[in-house]
This record gives sequence, structure tokens and C-alpha cells, in this order.
Amino acid sequence: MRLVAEGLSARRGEDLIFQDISFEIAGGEALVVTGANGSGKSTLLRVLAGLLAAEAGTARLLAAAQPVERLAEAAHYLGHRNAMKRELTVDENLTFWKAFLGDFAGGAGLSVDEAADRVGLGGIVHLPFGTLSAGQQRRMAMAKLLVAWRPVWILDEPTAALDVAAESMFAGLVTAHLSRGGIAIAATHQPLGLDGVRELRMTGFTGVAETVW
Ligand SMILES: Nc1ncnc2c1ncn2[C@@H]1O[C@H](COP(=O)(O)OP(=O)(O)OP(=O)(O)O)[C@@H](O)[C@H]1O
Repeated sequence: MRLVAEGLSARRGEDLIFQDISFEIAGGEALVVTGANGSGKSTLLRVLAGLLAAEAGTARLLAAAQPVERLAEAAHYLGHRNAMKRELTVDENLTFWKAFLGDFAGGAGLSVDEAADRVGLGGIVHLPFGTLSAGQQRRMAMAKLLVAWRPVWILDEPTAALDVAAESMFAGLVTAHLSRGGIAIAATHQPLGLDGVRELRMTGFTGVAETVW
């Protein structure tokens, strides 16, 4: 499996945020996206996740398991927000995501209870998500990655609000995902505690006039 991005450019409003970004990631590899605030990390991840149209370029997953029309079909996206309903319990939220996302070919997600155990929160799946601490909420959002098998993980600041123990737990989740042949792309200001990770450094391109193209 390979994720191939070629000539990606993106615009927010009138502004060109970045241009001509190309990279290739094989199964089992991770790419960390770094750069200053506003340099376009989240924008790039949103383009990869299919949430924002690219101005130019393509991102494709070449997978042996099944033909992939859109990268988003094979990807989990964990954004700044946790994408959980506050008034539903942890169990109800994760059960929804498990059914909604389904499994991509070549793998199977964990049960809700197993996923909660894996993020160290096994005893509290009956609680409304909104009653959890910020760090617990983030851990539960990570459990979403585990309940449905998707080979590509797209992660925006995944370890914000996590304590040191949770950071190392998360590094373990990503390492296990890579060892299953998965791919991880993470924007971060903090080291993720992963070995041998490639870096894509965003330098920013905001405010450049269209005529510069
Ligand atoms: N919805 C939007 N409309 C217009 N401009 C936007 C929008 N969202 C982001 N931008 C602009 O796009 C640029 C890149 O933002 P982006 O969130 O991708 O950066 P980032 O590298 O992820 O930043 P941070 O490290 O602060 O999270 C910024 O100049 C931002 O102001």
C-alpha cells in the first residue's frame, strides 16, 4: 500500500496557503507535518481527509486490498475537535462510529470495550462523554481510531491535552498501527515519541497573490 500525494496546493478564502506539495508514504510508515502556527498543517490534513477541495494536485491511496476511489474512504481523521456528542455516553458514541465508519478491506476494528481498554479508560464507557476530563475525552477520540479498521490515520495535534502517560500510550497505538501495515500522518508541535518518522516541514505561503502562480 502506498499513499501518493502529487502537486497539492490549497487555498483558504483568497489566500494560497501552500503549493506543489508532493510526498509518498508506504504502509508501515509515518509522516509528521511540522511548521509554525498558520503554516497550513491543518489545511493539508483537511485536504487529505477529503474535507477541503485541493486547488490543484491529487492524493491517492494505492492499496492491494481493494480499489480506493477516494483516500477518505480508507482514512480516519482526528481533528482538533473530538467528534463526539457530549450528551451521549462514551459507549453510545463509539458504537455509532463503529457502525458508521465500518471496516476497510483487510482488517477489523476492535469492540467498543476493547478499544476503551486499549486507551486506558475501560471502566467509564457508561458516562456521558461531556462529563469526562479534556484528556479523557481525547483518549476516547483515539479509541475511535480503533473501533473501525482504516489503514490511513490523519491526525491533527493528536496529543494536545494529553498527559505524559497518555502521550506514550498514543505512541504505542500508532506504533501498533504501523506494524499492521497502516500509515499515519500527524500534524504536531510536540514530538510524538515515534522512531524513524519522516518530517514534512510547512513553510507557509499565505497572502501570495494569484498572479505569482
Ligand atoms: N476557514 C478559513 N478561511 C480562511 N482562512 C483560513 C481558514 N482556516 C484557516 N485559514 C487560514 O489558513 C492558514 C493556515 O491555517 P492552518 O489552520 O492550516 O494552519 P496550521 O499550520 O494548522 O496552524 P496551527 O499550528 O496554528 O494549528 C492560516 O493563515 C489561517 O488563517
